[in-house]
Amino acid sequence: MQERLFLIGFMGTGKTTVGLALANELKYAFYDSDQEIVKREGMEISQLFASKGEAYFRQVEAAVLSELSRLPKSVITTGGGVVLKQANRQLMQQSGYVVALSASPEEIVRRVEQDRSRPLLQSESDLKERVTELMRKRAGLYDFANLTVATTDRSVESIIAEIKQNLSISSH
Ligand SMILES: Nc1ncnc2c1ncn2[C@@H]1O[C@H](COP(=O)(O)OP(=O)(O)O)[C@@H](O)[C@H]1O
Ligand SMILES: O=C(O)C1=C[C@@H](OP(=O)(O)O)[C@@H](O)[C@H](O)C1
Ligand SMILES: [Mg+2]
Repeated sequence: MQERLFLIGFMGTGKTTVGLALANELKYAFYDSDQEIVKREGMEISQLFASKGEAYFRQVEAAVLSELSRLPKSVITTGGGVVLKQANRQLMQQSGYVVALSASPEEIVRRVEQDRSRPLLQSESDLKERVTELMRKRAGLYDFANLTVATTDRSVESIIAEIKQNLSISSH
């Protein structure tokens, strides 16, 4: 079994939800980079963006990822923008098995529209347009993953089953 699993993917693809359940099943530790940032900075992500800006958030995110990438037997879930830094992509690729979750823009809108916690999706403009625009800007950045799992219209259980099946294949 791989020592470390990273979950990457656009906002709302289910990384935090799937990662926690997967860690429980595998009896691995669970770390979410956003939750670690909140603990370290003593404020919510939206507050951090508002008070210190996105560039500062990205610095803390990279530092947290670097610490998490050394831990044993862990499922590590990341924020959707972690892939913006090439060094982060390289670090994950080198230190674990990387699973990308994907979902359609429509499904992402359904999942996140009631949630105020993602500052990059709080603009006045149409949410579907905003999601589509950001997805276009990030196109290709999740492609380095060892495995990509589509999550639209799928239960968390079936997503986990697909990940576990691929883990057992790749460790033989
Ligand atoms: N497979 C799924 N089907 C339906 N809803 C889901 C699924 N996975 C996650 N969700 C829901 O979508 C929202 C975003 O999930 P979250 O795990 O926070 O995503 P991420 O960490 O990728 O931003 C949450 O309300 C979560 O319950
Ligand atoms: O895509 C992004 O740039 C972000 C994704 C968020 O995490 P989730 O992908 O878990 O929503 C969080 O890190 C922050 O709001 C920025
Ligand atoms: Mg998350």
